[in-house]
Amino acid sequence: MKCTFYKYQGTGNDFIIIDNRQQLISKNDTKNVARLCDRKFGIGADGLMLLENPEDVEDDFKMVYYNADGNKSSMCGNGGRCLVAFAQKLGLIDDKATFTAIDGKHYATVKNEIVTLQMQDVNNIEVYASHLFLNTGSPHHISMVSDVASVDVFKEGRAIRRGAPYFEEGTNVNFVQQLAPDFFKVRTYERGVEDETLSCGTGVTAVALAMHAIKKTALNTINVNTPGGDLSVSFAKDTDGTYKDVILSGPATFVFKGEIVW
Ligand SMILES: N[C@H](CCC[C@H](N)C(=O)O)C(=O)O
Repeated sequence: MKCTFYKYQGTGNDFIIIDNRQQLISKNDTKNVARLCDRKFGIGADGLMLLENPEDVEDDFKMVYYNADGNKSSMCGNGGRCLVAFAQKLGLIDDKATFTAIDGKHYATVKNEIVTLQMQDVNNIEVYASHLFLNTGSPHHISMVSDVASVDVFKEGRAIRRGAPYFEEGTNVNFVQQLAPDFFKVRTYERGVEDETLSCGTGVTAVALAMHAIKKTALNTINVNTPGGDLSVSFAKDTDGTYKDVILSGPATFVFKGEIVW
């Protein structure tokens, strides 16, 4: 069997994308997904996405996302942005998209490789003495640090990801340093990749909302630098404290395409 794959990256968070509207790929083949994402034995990627036919008539397509370990996962912000860019390349959309992912409906716009993606509303941010925890479609633990460059993200992130109260289910772990009222630097250990990635969209979104919630910033548009580039997050806060109109924005770029033969 043959199938064309596309490689995309969004601020260095990289993905294999397959147009699965013809149902070429079986959705339970985790071993195959892990092999394709392997950087030595496969194509190499932080995750794999299938673009599928929409189930809702309002939608342009459906997003199915797997982590590099082959397991189907929760929402991926950078992956979602790349999938929108891919849908435009296929001619499925013009400059706007509506799609459903595992966490619900998303609206997006795309212009000159900049994709803005609406994320889910967030109404629960847990604030602890040494960290914060919230879910922006995926779970995120956030630790503030004074010098993010000197953090051993692999070692410290891995310990938190596997430790209490997360254990096997796990969480993604973000380390954040504030550089200016509206500017933060973030590094993320990603569950399912089990390593630091160059950027994590749901993580960056979580950091922006968390920093606003604990009053590190009063601004509603936050710029975030990751090792793979810059993203921005804008949002509004409802009177009941819910963060809504949460928009993640940044580049999503086609890298190459190829053929999988098996
Ligand atoms: N890279 C992703 C996060 C993937 C989520 C995944 N690592 C998990 O929670 O299992 C992003 O841009 O949001």
